[in-house]
Amino acid sequence: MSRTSGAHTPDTHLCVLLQSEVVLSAFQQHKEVKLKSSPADLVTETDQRVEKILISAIRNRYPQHRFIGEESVAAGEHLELTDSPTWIIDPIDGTVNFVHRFPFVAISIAFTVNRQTQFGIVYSCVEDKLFYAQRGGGAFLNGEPLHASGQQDISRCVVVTEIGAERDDVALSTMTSNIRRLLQLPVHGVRALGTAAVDMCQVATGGADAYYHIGMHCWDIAASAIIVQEAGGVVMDTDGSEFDMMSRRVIAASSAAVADRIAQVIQAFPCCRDDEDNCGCGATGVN
Ligand SMILES: O=P([O-])([O-])O[C@@H]1[C@H](O)[C@H](O)[C@@H](O)[C@H](O)[C@H]1O
Ligand SMILES: [Mg+2]
Ligand SMILES: [Mg+2]
Repeated sequence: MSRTSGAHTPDTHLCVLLQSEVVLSAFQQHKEVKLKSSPADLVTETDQRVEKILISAIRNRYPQHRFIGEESVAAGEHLELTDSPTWIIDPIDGTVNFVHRFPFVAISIAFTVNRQTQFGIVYSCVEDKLFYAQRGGGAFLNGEPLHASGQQDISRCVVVTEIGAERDDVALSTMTSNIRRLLQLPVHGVRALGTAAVDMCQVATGGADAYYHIGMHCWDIAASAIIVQEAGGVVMDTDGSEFDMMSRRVIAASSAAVADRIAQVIQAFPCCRDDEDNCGCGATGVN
């Protein structure tokens, strides 16, 4: 691993586990909350602190590597995924949960080379669950191999999704009508944990059969996408095209049949790509 990608995953695991202590010790405390793109897009001092510590620890070891971090981008840093080795970091995925002490929060880190994810780590801090996958090496939860359910029949699926921070009419009506369309198929159930990264990892465990989301960012799903793929699942765009972590649309599923069916049923609302500052669609861009 270290020779091909220049990054050593056990070090990264350690870094993530150490930062989870910071998240957990702040979890029960009162937090100062600031708003970002909408009244439901929150940030705390802990999000910023964890991201800074992670970036500085990794940069110390790999000074040539690049970073895409949620809170650095929110602070104005340009978001660009290049061929260079790049770490994509969400210091707390599930900040709304974190603020409310709803017990699903994760640290998510993906590492890319030539724009291809080499490994992904999602640590669900309160549950003490470390999801991990390396390209071609399988997916694991706390060291045990993960396998997607392989379910082919949409009417027997549990589908996970998120109502994100968007509060405009078009986004809200599209999100609610998508849920309604799936329930009418019918599916067995629709769920949301409040962290895209952990939601998507449920597909890797087989506990859920599919996940879809419109409007999330690359740092929310970069790590969990490789975890789903390495667990034997399928990841694609909601329009049925190839997965593009910058498109802000994703379907992760137990099989191509289920992913295709969801792509046929749901609709997307406009949102600017993560790597395009102002695409002119009229919707919100990055943060
Ligand atoms: O802001 P954050 O808590 O890192 O990430 C958010 C969470 O993943 C949430 O579940 C999802 O609905 C939002 O779209 C994300 O932005
Ligand atoms: Mg997030
Ligand atoms: Mg976050």
